[in-house]
Amino acid sequence: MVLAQLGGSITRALQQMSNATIIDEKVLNECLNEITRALLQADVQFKLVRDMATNIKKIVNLDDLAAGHNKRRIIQQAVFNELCKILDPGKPSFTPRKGKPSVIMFVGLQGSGKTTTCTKYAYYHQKKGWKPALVCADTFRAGAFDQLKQNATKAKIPFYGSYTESDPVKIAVAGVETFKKENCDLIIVDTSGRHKQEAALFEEMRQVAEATKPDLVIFVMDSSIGQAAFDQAQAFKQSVAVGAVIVTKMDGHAKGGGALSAVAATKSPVIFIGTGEHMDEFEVFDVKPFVSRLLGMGDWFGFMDKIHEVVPMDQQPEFLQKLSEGHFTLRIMYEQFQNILKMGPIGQESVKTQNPRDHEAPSQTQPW
Ligand SMILES: Nc1nc2c(ncn2[C@@H]2O[C@H](COP(=O)(O)OP(=O)(O)OP(=O)(O)O)[C@@H](O)[C@H]2O)c(=O)[nH]1
Repeated sequence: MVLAQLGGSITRALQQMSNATIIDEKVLNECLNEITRALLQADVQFKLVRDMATNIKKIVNLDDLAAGHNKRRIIQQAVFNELCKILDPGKPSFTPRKGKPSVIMFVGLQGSGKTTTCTKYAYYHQKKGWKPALVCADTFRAGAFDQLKQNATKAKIPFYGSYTESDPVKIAVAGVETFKKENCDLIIVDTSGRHKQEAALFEEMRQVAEATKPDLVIFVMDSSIGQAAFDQAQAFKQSVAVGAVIVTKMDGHAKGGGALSAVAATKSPVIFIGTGEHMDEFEVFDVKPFVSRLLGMGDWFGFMDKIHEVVPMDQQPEFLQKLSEGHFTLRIMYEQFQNILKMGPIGQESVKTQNPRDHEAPSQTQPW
């Protein structure tokens, strides 16, 4: 995956800076130029990259840093924070609640992976005990209903669509009503794919949104879209209230930088990424672990989660109390070793790269 290359280039730039004996303006500029080049090559929008470099320079004011400050760490932290800032719009997306019906509308360009992603999203939640349902409001592409029906049947998810009705608004409304009556808590509406230029299809998307009043509109974007990502995401945002982004095909050879641009254009977070054609090749997206892994810093957030998993919460206060009182017995040490062993190889967490499939056995499930 090319995003891993981006991570490698940024890490190399930071490493080269670390090798320099003195970190001065020249070394910092060289490092930032390298990072800028790597981001542009990964198709991140030019303005975002330029703003990021300017911000880092403002934060890392070498003249003001007193002797003794670890300049390398400060620069590294600033790069980390700025990358997080690009990917984090500052507000979370709407979160559906189990047991309460929510309408989630999917929009995106033709072939972006929308229909596939609708089912992946439904399947992900179904496994967690939700009652999802799929509505095919794509009357534009012949075969769209059959594709959704086939996917839904495989995943045992109820679906709604029509071979005869040509009005997507009518289908969407009827589907949402049907599944509300059936107490489904996640009603997913798949809409027609479209190109930015197709004003009529954008209008259709607006009408479907107006009629079904979705709680969340998810923009599905193919990660290979490149520099066009910003404009296209913005065009969707201008037509409907996009509230979240899902980036697909992160397993391919796409540069992936478009994802960063889409967040900036829609001011909405990436909530999941698609990492393959299989139903379970779908991952929750979290900004900090993503950037951590991108910069080769390991997934420390995942690592901390794992610690919380293996050291039971009810034991933690007791353990801390004993430590604060200066009691550290062989038994405590033994218990802590046991906990560490439960975590498995620590390297697994800290070397995780962006693509988890680099480290995992291939999925056993069949493609759609
Ligand atoms: N490798 C890979 N392929 C994917 C992923 N998501 C979707 N695809 C594939 O992308 C192709 C297009 O996916 P669809 O779901 O049909 O796309 P769509 O956006 O619904 O298309 P329209 O209905 O024409 O708008 C299919 O071959 C999918 O299997 C992914 O995360 N990784």
